[in-house]
Amino acid sequence: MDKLLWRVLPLSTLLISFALFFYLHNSNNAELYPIIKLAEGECSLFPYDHYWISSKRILTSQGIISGSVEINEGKIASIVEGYGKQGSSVQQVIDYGDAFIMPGLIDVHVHLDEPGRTEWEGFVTGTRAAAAGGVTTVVDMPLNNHPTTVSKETLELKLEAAENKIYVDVGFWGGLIPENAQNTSILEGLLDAGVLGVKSFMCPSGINDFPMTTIEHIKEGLSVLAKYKRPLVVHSEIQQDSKSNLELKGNGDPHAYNTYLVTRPPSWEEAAIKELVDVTKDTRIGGTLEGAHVHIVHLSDSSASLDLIKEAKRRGDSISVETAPHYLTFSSEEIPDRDTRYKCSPPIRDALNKEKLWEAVLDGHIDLLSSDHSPTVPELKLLKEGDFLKAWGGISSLQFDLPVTWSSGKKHGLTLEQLSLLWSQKPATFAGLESKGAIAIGNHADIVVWQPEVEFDLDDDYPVFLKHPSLSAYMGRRLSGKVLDTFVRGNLVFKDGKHAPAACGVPILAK
Ligand SMILES: NC(=O)NC(NC(N)=O)C(=O)[O-]
Ligand SMILES: [Zn+2]
Ligand SMILES: [Zn+2]
Repeated sequence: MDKLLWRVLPLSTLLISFALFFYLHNSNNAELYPIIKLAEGECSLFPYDHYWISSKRILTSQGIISGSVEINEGKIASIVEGYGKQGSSVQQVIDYGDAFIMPGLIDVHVHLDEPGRTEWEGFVTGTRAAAAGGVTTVVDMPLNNHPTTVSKETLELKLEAAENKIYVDVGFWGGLIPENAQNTSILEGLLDAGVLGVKSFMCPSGINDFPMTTIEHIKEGLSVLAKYKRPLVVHSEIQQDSKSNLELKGNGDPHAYNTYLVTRPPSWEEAAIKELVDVTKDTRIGGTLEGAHVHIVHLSDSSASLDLIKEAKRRGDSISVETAPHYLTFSSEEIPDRDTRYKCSPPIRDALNKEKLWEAVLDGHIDLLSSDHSPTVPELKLLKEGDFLKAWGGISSLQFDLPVTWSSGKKHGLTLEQLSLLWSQKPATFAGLESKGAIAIGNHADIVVWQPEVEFDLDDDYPVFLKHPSLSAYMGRRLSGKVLDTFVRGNLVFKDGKHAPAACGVPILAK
Protein backbone atom coordinates (compact mmCIF):
# COMPACT_ATOMS: atom_id res chain seq x y z
CA MET A 1 0.00 0.00 0.00
CA ASP A 2 2.75 2.44 1.03
CA LYS A 3 4.67 1.62 -2.10
CA LEU A 4 1.68 2.35 -4.27
CA LEU A 5 1.17 5.67 -2.55
CA TRP A 6 4.75 6.66 -3.23
CA ARG A 7 4.29 5.80 -6.85
CA VAL A 8 1.02 7.69 -7.21
CA LEU A 9 2.07 10.75 -5.27
CA PRO A 10 4.61 12.20 -7.72
CA LEU A 11 2.26 11.43 -10.57
CA SER A 12 -0.70 13.10 -8.90
CA THR A 13 1.44 16.08 -7.91
CA LEU A 14 2.39 16.40 -11.52
CA LEU A 15 -1.24 16.13 -12.61
CA ILE A 16 -2.36 18.67 -10.03
CA SER A 17 0.37 21.08 -11.11
CA PHE A 18 -0.72 20.69 -14.72
CA ALA A 19 -4.34 21.24 -13.82
CA LEU A 20 -3.37 24.27 -11.72
CA PHE A 21 -1.25 25.65 -14.53
CA PHE A 22 -4.09 25.33 -17.04
CA TYR A 23 -6.62 26.67 -14.60
CA LEU A 24 -4.53 29.74 -13.79
CA HIS A 25 -3.58 30.21 -17.39
CA ASN A 26 -7.19 30.04 -18.48
CA SER A 27 -8.46 32.20 -15.68
CA ASN A 28 -5.80 34.75 -16.58
CA ASN A 29 -7.13 34.60 -20.06
CA ALA A 30 -10.61 35.09 -18.79
CA GLU A 31 -9.43 38.12 -16.84
CA LEU A 32 -7.54 39.15 -19.95
CA TYR A 33 -4.57 40.33 -17.96
CA PRO A 34 -2.89 39.43 -14.66
CA ILE A 35 -4.45 40.73 -11.50
CA ILE A 36 -1.86 42.13 -9.20
CA LYS A 37 -2.73 42.71 -5.61
CA LEU A 38 -2.65 46.41 -4.91
CA ALA A 39 -1.59 48.21 -1.82
CA GLU A 40 -4.19 50.45 -0.18
CA GLY A 41 -4.11 53.92 -1.59
CA GLU A 42 -3.67 52.95 -5.21
CA CYS A 43 -5.58 54.81 -7.89
CA SER A 44 -5.79 52.05 -10.46
CA LEU A 45 -6.62 48.35 -10.61
CA PHE A 46 -4.06 48.04 -13.42
CA PRO A 47 -0.73 49.24 -12.14
CA TYR A 48 0.93 50.44 -15.32
CA ASP A 49 1.32 53.97 -16.64
CA HIS A 50 1.99 52.89 -20.19
CA TYR A 51 -0.15 50.23 -21.86
CA TRP A 52 -2.47 49.40 -24.73
CA ILE A 53 -6.09 48.39 -24.77
CA SER A 54 -7.40 46.59 -27.80
CA SER A 55 -10.73 45.46 -29.16
CA LYS A 56 -12.54 44.67 -32.38
CA ARG A 57 -14.85 47.63 -31.67
CA ILE A 58 -13.39 50.96 -30.56
CA LEU A 59 -15.30 54.19 -31.03
CA THR A 60 -12.68 56.82 -31.86
CA SER A 61 -13.20 60.37 -33.06
CA GLN A 62 -12.70 58.93 -36.57
CA GLY A 63 -15.44 56.30 -36.22
CA ILE A 64 -15.56 52.67 -35.06
CA ILE A 65 -12.34 50.75 -35.67
CA SER A 66 -10.86 47.41 -34.82
CA GLY A 67 -7.49 48.03 -33.22
CA SER A 68 -5.65 49.33 -30.17
CA VAL A 69 -5.34 52.49 -28.14
CA GLU A 70 -2.06 53.41 -26.48
CA ILE A 71 -2.42 55.00 -23.08
CA ASN A 72 0.52 56.74 -21.50
CA GLU A 73 0.45 58.72 -18.26
CA GLY A 74 -3.29 59.18 -18.35
CA LYS A 75 -3.56 60.34 -21.92
CA ILE A 76 -4.27 58.74 -25.26
CA ALA A 77 -0.88 58.52 -26.95
CA SER A 78 -1.78 56.77 -30.20
CA ILE A 79 -4.49 54.79 -31.97
CA VAL A 80 -3.58 51.89 -34.24
CA GLU A 81 -5.98 50.21 -36.65
CA GLY A 82 -5.97 46.42 -37.06
CA TYR A 83 -6.98 44.05 -34.30
CA GLY A 84 -3.97 42.50 -32.62
CA LYS A 85 -1.60 45.15 -33.91
CA GLN A 86 0.12 47.51 -31.54
CA GLY A 87 2.96 49.95 -31.96
CA SER A 88 6.53 48.98 -31.16
CA SER A 89 6.40 50.36 -27.64
CA VAL A 90 4.14 47.54 -26.43
CA GLN A 91 4.53 46.97 -22.74
CA GLN A 92 1.22 45.70 -21.50
CA VAL A 93 -1.87 44.92 -23.53
CA ILE A 94 -5.40 44.51 -22.26
CA ASP A 95 -7.28 42.64 -24.95
CA TYR A 96 -11.03 43.17 -24.67
CA GLY A 97 -11.97 40.94 -27.60
CA ASP A 98 -15.23 42.21 -29.03
CA ALA A 99 -16.34 44.26 -26.02
CA PHE A 100 -17.11 47.85 -27.01
CA ILE A 101 -14.60 50.55 -26.10
CA MET A 102 -15.87 54.14 -26.15
CA PRO A 103 -15.34 57.46 -24.36
CA GLY A 104 -16.52 57.50 -20.75
CA LEU A 105 -19.88 59.16 -20.18
CA ILE A 106 -20.05 62.76 -18.99
CA ASP A 107 -23.09 63.39 -16.83
CA VAL A 108 -23.57 67.15 -16.55
CA HIS A 109 -26.57 67.02 -14.20
CA VAL A 110 -25.93 65.23 -10.92
CA HIS A 111 -26.88 66.21 -7.37
CA LEU A 112 -24.12 64.85 -5.13
CA ASP A 113 -25.54 66.69 -2.08
CA GLU A 114 -22.26 67.08 -0.17
CA PRO A 115 -21.52 68.90 2.07
CA GLY A 116 -24.61 69.07 4.18
CA ARG A 117 -26.87 66.29 2.94
CA THR A 118 -24.67 63.22 2.91
CA GLU A 119 -27.57 61.14 4.14
CA TRP A 120 -29.07 61.73 0.66
CA GLU A 121 -25.96 61.02 -1.47
CA GLY A 122 -22.31 62.05 -1.25
CA PHE A 123 -19.02 62.31 -3.11
CA VAL A 124 -17.91 58.77 -2.29
CA THR A 125 -21.16 56.94 -3.03
CA GLY A 126 -22.12 59.14 -5.99
CA THR A 127 -18.79 58.93 -7.79
CA ARG A 128 -18.44 55.20 -7.11
CA ALA A 129 -21.86 54.73 -8.70
CA ALA A 130 -20.66 56.84 -11.63
CA ALA A 131 -17.49 54.75 -12.05
CA ALA A 132 -19.52 51.53 -11.92
CA GLY A 133 -21.72 52.90 -14.70
CA GLY A 134 -18.93 53.97 -17.04
CA VAL A 135 -19.44 57.64 -16.18
CA THR A 136 -15.98 59.21 -16.01
CA THR A 137 -16.95 62.82 -15.32
CA VAL A 138 -19.91 64.31 -13.48
CA VAL A 139 -20.88 67.94 -13.08
CA ASP A 140 -22.36 68.54 -9.66
CA MET A 141 -25.43 70.74 -9.15
CA PRO A 142 -25.27 73.69 -6.72
CA LEU A 143 -28.14 72.24 -4.66
CA ASN A 144 -29.17 70.09 -2.58
CA ASN A 145 -25.92 70.40 -0.71
CA HIS A 146 -26.00 72.69 2.31
CA PRO A 147 -24.97 75.44 2.05
CA THR A 148 -25.82 75.71 -1.65
CA THR A 149 -22.97 76.61 -4.03
CA VAL A 150 -23.76 80.27 -4.63
CA SER A 151 -20.51 82.09 -3.76
CA LYS A 152 -16.74 81.64 -3.83
CA GLU A 153 -16.83 80.60 -0.16
CA THR A 154 -19.46 77.92 -0.64
CA LEU A 155 -17.59 76.51 -3.65
CA GLU A 156 -14.52 76.28 -1.43
CA LEU A 157 -16.56 74.23 1.06
CA LYS A 158 -17.52 71.90 -1.81
CA LEU A 159 -13.91 71.48 -2.86
CA GLU A 160 -12.81 70.78 0.69
CA ALA A 161 -15.55 68.21 1.12
CA ALA A 162 -14.60 66.50 -2.15
CA GLU A 163 -10.95 66.03 -1.23
CA ASN A 164 -9.87 62.37 -1.48
CA LYS A 165 -13.49 61.32 -1.97
CA ILE A 166 -14.09 61.44 -5.71
CA TYR A 167 -13.57 58.32 -7.84
CA VAL A 168 -14.24 60.12 -11.13
CA ASP A 169 -13.55 63.70 -12.21
CA VAL A 170 -16.05 66.25 -10.94
CA GLY A 171 -16.91 69.73 -12.23
CA PHE A 172 -19.26 72.11 -10.44
CA TRP A 173 -22.15 74.33 -11.44
CA GLY A 174 -22.67 77.39 -9.25
CA GLY A 175 -26.12 78.70 -8.41
CA LEU A 176 -27.75 81.87 -9.72
CA ILE A 177 -30.13 83.15 -7.06
CA PRO A 178 -31.65 86.64 -6.57
CA GLU A 179 -28.90 87.62 -4.11
CA ASN A 180 -25.93 87.10 -6.44
CA ALA A 181 -27.89 88.23 -9.52
CA GLN A 182 -28.38 91.58 -7.81
CA ASN A 183 -24.85 91.72 -6.44
CA THR A 184 -22.77 90.70 -9.41
CA SER A 185 -19.47 90.81 -7.54
CA ILE A 186 -20.60 87.66 -5.66
CA LEU A 187 -21.42 86.04 -8.98
CA GLU A 188 -18.08 87.07 -10.47
CA GLY A 189 -16.31 85.69 -7.39
CA LEU A 190 -18.06 82.36 -7.91
CA LEU A 191 -17.12 82.27 -11.60
CA ASP A 192 -13.53 83.32 -10.86
CA ALA A 193 -13.33 80.46 -8.36
CA GLY A 194 -13.99 77.99 -11.20
CA VAL A 195 -17.62 76.94 -11.56
CA LEU A 196 -18.26 75.79 -15.14
CA GLY A 197 -21.39 77.96 -15.35
CA VAL A 198 -24.41 78.69 -13.17
CA LYS A 199 -27.81 77.11 -12.69
CA SER A 200 -31.10 78.69 -11.72
CA PHE A 201 -34.69 77.67 -11.05
CA MET A 202 -37.71 79.49 -12.50
CA CYS A 203 -39.97 77.78 -9.95
CA PRO A 204 -39.42 76.89 -6.28
CA SER A 205 -36.53 74.41 -6.00
CA GLY A 206 -37.72 72.72 -2.85
CA ILE A 207 -34.53 73.86 -1.11
CA ASN A 208 -34.76 76.87 1.20
CA ASP A 209 -31.35 78.32 0.45
CA PHE A 210 -31.87 78.09 -3.28
CA PRO A 211 -34.61 80.61 -4.10
CA MET A 212 -36.03 80.92 -7.59
CA THR A 213 -35.05 83.56 -10.11
CA THR A 214 -37.29 85.72 -12.29
CA ILE A 215 -36.41 86.48 -15.90
CA GLU A 216 -34.98 89.81 -14.68
CA HIS A 217 -32.49 87.99 -12.45
CA ILE A 218 -31.67 85.72 -15.37
CA LYS A 219 -30.90 88.71 -17.60
CA GLU A 220 -28.55 90.10 -14.93
CA GLY A 221 -26.85 86.74 -14.67
CA LEU A 222 -26.48 86.38 -18.42
CA SER A 223 -24.78 89.76 -18.77
CA VAL A 224 -22.07 88.53 -16.39
CA LEU A 225 -21.87 85.06 -17.98
CA ALA A 226 -21.43 86.63 -21.43
CA LYS A 227 -18.05 87.97 -20.30
CA TYR A 228 -16.98 84.57 -19.00
CA LYS A 229 -18.46 82.67 -21.96
CA ARG A 230 -19.96 80.11 -19.60
CA PRO A 231 -23.52 78.78 -19.76
CA LEU A 232 -26.60 79.39 -17.65
CA VAL A 233 -28.46 76.14 -17.04
CA VAL A 234 -32.10 76.56 -16.17
CA HIS A 235 -34.76 74.46 -14.53
CA SER A 236 -37.44 75.71 -16.89
CA GLU A 237 -40.86 75.56 -15.30
CA ILE A 238 -43.00 78.52 -14.22
CA GLN A 239 -45.87 77.81 -11.90
CA GLN A 240 -49.19 78.42 -13.72
CA ASP A 241 -51.66 77.66 -11.03
CA SER A 242 -54.99 77.78 -12.76
CA LYS A 243 -58.09 77.36 -10.66
CA SER A 244 -58.85 73.89 -11.95
CA ASN A 245 -55.39 72.67 -11.01
CA LEU A 246 -55.79 74.04 -7.52
CA GLU A 247 -59.05 72.22 -7.21
CA LEU A 248 -57.55 69.00 -8.50
CA LYS A 249 -54.76 69.23 -5.95
CA GLY A 250 -57.38 69.24 -3.25
CA ASN A 251 -59.60 66.56 -4.72
CA GLY A 252 -57.39 64.09 -6.57
CA ASP A 253 -56.16 60.89 -4.98
CA PRO A 254 -52.55 61.62 -3.95
CA HIS A 255 -51.65 57.94 -4.47
CA ALA A 256 -52.43 58.12 -8.19
CA TYR A 257 -49.60 59.35 -10.39
CA ASN A 258 -52.02 61.25 -12.60
CA THR A 259 -53.00 63.51 -9.72
CA TYR A 260 -49.40 64.72 -9.55
CA LEU A 261 -49.07 64.87 -13.34
CA VAL A 262 -51.94 67.32 -13.77
CA THR A 263 -50.44 69.66 -11.17
CA ARG A 264 -47.42 70.28 -13.44
CA PRO A 265 -48.74 70.48 -17.00
CA PRO A 266 -46.56 71.13 -20.08
CA SER A 267 -47.72 74.75 -19.97
CA TRP A 268 -45.34 75.28 -17.01
CA GLU A 269 -42.38 74.35 -19.18
CA GLU A 270 -43.73 76.29 -22.13
CA ALA A 271 -44.19 79.46 -20.05
CA ALA A 272 -40.59 79.32 -18.80
CA ILE A 273 -39.10 78.59 -22.19
CA LYS A 274 -41.14 81.37 -23.78
CA GLU A 275 -39.54 83.85 -21.39
CA LEU A 276 -36.09 82.37 -21.99
CA VAL A 277 -36.19 82.45 -25.78
CA ASP A 278 -37.29 86.05 -25.59
CA VAL A 279 -33.97 86.74 -23.89
CA THR A 280 -31.78 84.38 -25.94
CA LYS A 281 -32.41 86.43 -29.07
CA ASP A 282 -29.81 88.81 -27.65
CA THR A 283 -27.22 86.02 -27.51
CA ARG A 284 -26.95 85.99 -31.30
CA ILE A 285 -23.78 87.28 -32.89
CA GLY A 286 -23.75 91.04 -32.52
CA GLY A 287 -26.47 90.92 -29.81
CA THR A 288 -26.15 92.60 -26.41
CA LEU A 289 -25.68 89.21 -24.74
CA GLU A 290 -23.28 87.70 -27.26
CA GLY A 291 -21.09 85.17 -25.46
CA ALA A 292 -23.88 84.08 -23.13
CA HIS A 293 -25.57 80.70 -23.55
CA VAL A 294 -28.80 79.28 -22.14
CA HIS A 295 -29.16 75.55 -21.56
CA ILE A 296 -32.55 74.08 -20.68
CA VAL A 297 -32.23 71.15 -18.31
CA HIS A 298 -34.37 68.03 -18.26
CA LEU A 299 -36.93 68.89 -20.92
CA SER A 300 -40.01 66.73 -20.59
CA ASP A 301 -42.55 68.46 -22.86
CA SER A 302 -41.86 67.37 -26.43
CA SER A 303 -44.55 69.58 -27.96
CA ALA A 304 -44.84 73.37 -27.66
CA SER A 305 -41.75 73.74 -25.43
CA LEU A 306 -39.56 71.85 -27.86
CA ASP A 307 -40.94 73.85 -30.80
CA LEU A 308 -39.92 77.10 -29.09
CA ILE A 309 -36.36 75.80 -28.64
CA LYS A 310 -36.14 74.59 -32.24
CA GLU A 311 -37.30 77.97 -33.47
CA ALA A 312 -34.76 79.82 -31.30
CA LYS A 313 -31.99 77.60 -32.63
CA ARG A 314 -33.09 78.26 -36.20
CA ARG A 315 -32.80 81.99 -35.52
CA GLY A 316 -29.22 81.51 -34.34
CA ASP A 317 -29.74 81.92 -30.58
CA SER A 318 -27.14 80.40 -28.29
CA ILE A 319 -29.41 77.83 -26.68
CA SER A 320 -29.28 74.09 -26.01
CA VAL A 321 -31.40 71.49 -24.29
CA GLU A 322 -30.99 68.20 -22.49
CA THR A 323 -33.42 65.50 -21.51
CA ALA A 324 -33.01 62.61 -19.10
CA PRO A 325 -33.30 58.84 -19.67
CA HIS A 326 -36.35 58.58 -17.41
CA TYR A 327 -38.38 60.72 -19.81
CA LEU A 328 -37.27 58.41 -22.62
CA THR A 329 -37.93 55.18 -20.70
CA PHE A 330 -41.09 55.59 -18.66
CA SER A 331 -44.54 56.84 -19.49
CA SER A 332 -47.18 58.14 -17.10
CA GLU A 333 -49.67 55.39 -18.06
CA GLU A 334 -47.43 52.69 -16.62
CA ILE A 335 -46.43 54.34 -13.34
CA PRO A 336 -48.04 52.26 -10.58
CA ASP A 337 -50.13 53.89 -7.89
CA ARG A 338 -48.08 54.84 -4.82
CA ASP A 339 -44.76 54.30 -6.58
CA THR A 340 -43.15 57.62 -5.72
CA ARG A 341 -39.76 56.49 -7.03
CA TYR A 342 -41.01 57.92 -10.35
CA LYS A 343 -41.75 61.38 -9.01
CA CYS A 344 -39.65 64.13 -10.53
CA SER A 345 -40.12 67.55 -11.99
CA PRO A 346 -40.99 68.28 -14.67
CA PRO A 347 -43.05 65.09 -14.52
CA ILE A 348 -42.78 62.00 -16.72
CA ARG A 349 -45.58 62.46 -19.26
CA ASP A 350 -47.56 60.08 -21.48
CA ALA A 351 -46.29 57.53 -24.01
CA LEU A 352 -46.99 59.81 -26.97
CA ASN A 353 -44.85 62.53 -25.40
CA LYS A 354 -42.08 59.99 -24.85
CA GLU A 355 -42.11 58.85 -28.48
CA LYS A 356 -41.94 62.46 -29.67
CA LEU A 357 -39.04 63.06 -27.31
CA TRP A 358 -37.21 60.09 -28.84
CA GLU A 359 -37.83 61.51 -32.29
CA ALA A 360 -36.27 64.79 -31.18
CA VAL A 361 -33.27 62.95 -29.75
CA LEU A 362 -32.72 60.99 -32.95
CA ASP A 363 -33.15 64.08 -35.13
CA GLY A 364 -30.56 65.98 -33.11
CA HIS A 365 -32.97 68.55 -31.64
CA ILE A 366 -32.05 67.44 -28.13
CA ASP A 367 -28.38 68.27 -27.68
CA LEU A 368 -27.40 65.91 -24.92
CA LEU A 369 -28.53 63.57 -22.17
CA SER A 370 -27.96 63.77 -18.43
CA SER A 371 -29.34 61.85 -15.48
CA ASP A 372 -30.64 64.55 -13.11
CA HIS A 373 -29.66 62.03 -10.45
CA SER A 374 -31.35 63.57 -7.42
CA PRO A 375 -31.92 61.14 -4.57
CA THR A 376 -33.02 61.80 -1.03
CA VAL A 377 -33.58 59.56 1.99
CA PRO A 378 -36.26 56.85 1.71
CA GLU A 379 -38.31 58.60 4.42
CA LEU A 380 -38.72 61.75 2.29
CA LYS A 381 -39.54 59.74 -0.80
CA LEU A 382 -42.50 58.45 1.26
CA LEU A 383 -42.20 54.97 -0.23
CA LYS A 384 -44.55 53.57 2.41
CA GLU A 385 -47.20 56.29 2.25
CA GLY A 386 -47.06 56.48 -1.53
CA ASP A 387 -48.23 60.09 -1.57
CA PHE A 388 -47.21 61.63 -4.91
CA LEU A 389 -48.05 65.17 -3.83
CA LYS A 390 -45.94 65.14 -0.67
CA ALA A 391 -43.00 62.93 -1.74
CA TRP A 392 -39.62 64.40 -2.69
CA GLY A 393 -39.24 64.87 -6.43
CA GLY A 394 -36.08 63.39 -7.90
CA ILE A 395 -34.97 60.30 -9.78
CA SER A 396 -32.07 58.15 -8.62
CA SER A 397 -30.22 56.70 -11.57
CA LEU A 398 -26.58 57.73 -11.99
CA GLN A 399 -25.12 54.23 -12.25
CA PHE A 400 -27.61 53.22 -14.95
CA ASP A 401 -27.14 56.07 -17.47
CA LEU A 402 -25.59 53.81 -20.07
CA PRO A 403 -27.69 50.62 -19.95
CA VAL A 404 -30.94 52.53 -19.52
CA THR A 405 -30.31 54.79 -22.51
CA TRP A 406 -29.13 51.86 -24.60
CA SER A 407 -31.98 49.50 -23.63
CA SER A 408 -34.61 51.95 -24.78
CA GLY A 409 -32.47 53.60 -27.46
CA LYS A 410 -31.69 50.50 -29.48
CA LYS A 411 -35.42 49.84 -29.84
CA HIS A 412 -35.76 53.32 -31.32
CA GLY A 413 -32.87 52.90 -33.74
CA LEU A 414 -30.25 54.79 -31.71
CA THR A 415 -26.76 53.96 -32.94
CA LEU A 416 -23.70 53.53 -30.73
CA GLU A 417 -22.21 56.63 -32.36
CA GLN A 418 -25.30 58.69 -31.48
CA LEU A 419 -25.29 57.31 -27.95
CA SER A 420 -21.72 58.45 -27.47
CA LEU A 421 -22.37 61.85 -29.03
CA LEU A 422 -25.23 62.44 -26.58
CA TRP A 423 -23.38 61.20 -23.52
CA SER A 424 -19.76 62.20 -24.14
CA GLN A 425 -18.87 64.51 -26.96
CA LYS A 426 -21.76 66.99 -26.70
CA PRO A 427 -21.65 67.24 -22.89
CA ALA A 428 -17.87 67.83 -23.03
CA THR A 429 -18.23 70.68 -25.49
CA PHE A 430 -21.19 72.14 -23.64
CA ALA A 431 -19.49 72.15 -20.22
CA GLY A 432 -16.18 73.36 -21.67
CA LEU A 433 -14.31 70.17 -20.74
CA GLU A 434 -11.28 70.27 -22.96
CA SER A 435 -9.47 66.97 -23.53
CA LYS A 436 -12.55 64.94 -22.70
CA GLY A 437 -15.48 63.41 -24.57
CA ALA A 438 -13.68 61.56 -27.39
CA ILE A 439 -11.05 58.89 -27.91
CA ALA A 440 -8.54 61.06 -29.73
CA ILE A 441 -4.79 61.50 -29.44
CA GLY A 442 -3.87 63.87 -26.61
CA ASN A 443 -7.23 63.51 -24.82
CA HIS A 444 -7.64 62.16 -21.31
CA ALA A 445 -7.90 58.37 -21.32
CA ASP A 446 -11.49 58.46 -19.97
CA ILE A 447 -12.93 55.23 -21.26
CA VAL A 448 -15.74 52.75 -20.70
CA VAL A 449 -15.55 49.15 -21.87
CA TRP A 450 -18.96 47.51 -22.09
CA GLN A 451 -20.99 44.80 -23.75
CA PRO A 452 -23.99 46.29 -25.57
CA GLU A 453 -25.42 42.82 -26.30
CA VAL A 454 -25.30 41.48 -22.75
CA GLU A 455 -28.53 41.62 -20.74
CA PHE A 456 -28.79 41.59 -16.98
CA ASP A 457 -31.38 41.96 -14.25
CA LEU A 458 -31.23 44.82 -11.81
CA ASP A 459 -32.21 42.50 -8.99
CA ASP A 460 -31.15 42.37 -5.36
CA ASP A 461 -27.96 40.52 -6.28
CA TYR A 462 -26.81 43.20 -8.68
CA PRO A 463 -24.04 45.38 -7.22
CA VAL A 464 -25.60 48.84 -6.95
CA PHE A 465 -23.41 51.59 -5.54
CA LEU A 466 -26.03 54.32 -5.15
CA LYS A 467 -26.46 55.46 -1.57
CA HIS A 468 -30.10 54.29 -1.55
CA PRO A 469 -30.66 51.64 -4.23
CA SER A 470 -34.28 51.19 -3.15
CA LEU A 471 -35.10 54.70 -4.39
CA SER A 472 -34.30 53.94 -8.00
CA ALA A 473 -37.23 53.33 -10.33
CA TYR A 474 -34.95 51.17 -12.46
CA MET A 475 -34.54 48.45 -9.83
CA GLY A 476 -36.20 45.22 -10.90
CA ARG A 477 -35.78 45.98 -14.61
CA ARG A 478 -33.96 43.91 -17.19
CA LEU A 479 -31.41 46.02 -19.05
CA SER A 480 -29.06 45.69 -22.00
CA GLY A 481 -25.48 46.85 -21.92
CA LYS A 482 -23.17 45.65 -19.21
CA VAL A 483 -20.30 47.83 -18.07
CA LEU A 484 -17.06 45.86 -17.63
CA ASP A 485 -14.28 48.36 -16.98
CA THR A 486 -13.96 52.11 -16.51
CA PHE A 487 -10.80 54.19 -16.91
CA VAL A 488 -10.42 57.76 -15.66
CA ARG A 489 -7.30 59.52 -16.97
CA GLY A 490 -5.73 56.12 -17.53
CA ASN A 491 -6.55 54.77 -14.07
CA LEU A 492 -8.62 51.61 -14.15
CA VAL A 493 -11.08 52.82 -11.51
CA PHE A 494 -13.65 50.06 -11.88
CA LYS A 495 -13.33 46.48 -13.03
CA ASP A 496 -15.72 43.54 -12.81
CA GLY A 497 -17.71 44.97 -9.92
CA LYS A 498 -14.73 46.31 -7.97
CA HIS A 499 -13.43 49.83 -7.46
CA ALA A 500 -9.82 50.97 -7.22
CA PRO A 501 -8.85 51.39 -3.57
CA ALA A 502 -8.12 55.12 -3.70
CA ALA A 503 -10.33 57.97 -4.91
CA CYS A 504 -8.15 59.68 -7.50
CA GLY A 505 -10.70 61.73 -9.43
CA VAL A 506 -9.88 65.41 -9.70
CA PRO A 507 -12.04 68.50 -9.36
CA ILE A 508 -12.43 70.32 -12.67
CA LEU A 509 -12.33 74.09 -12.38
CA ALA A 510 -12.87 76.59 -15.18
CA LYS A 511 -10.08 79.07 -15.79
N1 LIG B 1 -33.84 70.10 -5.79
C1 LIG B 1 -33.69 69.16 -6.76
O1 LIG B 1 -32.79 68.37 -6.78
N2 LIG B 1 -34.61 69.13 -7.71
C2 LIG B 1 -34.53 68.22 -8.78
N3 LIG B 1 -35.73 67.49 -8.77
C3 LIG B 1 -36.38 66.89 -9.78
N4 LIG B 1 -35.90 66.95 -10.99
O2 LIG B 1 -37.46 66.34 -9.56
C4 LIG B 1 -34.33 69.04 -10.04
O3 LIG B 1 -33.29 68.89 -10.71
O4 LIG B 1 -35.19 69.85 -10.35
ZN1 LIG C 1 -34.42 70.67 -12.11
ZN1 LIG D 1 -31.56 68.47 -11.06
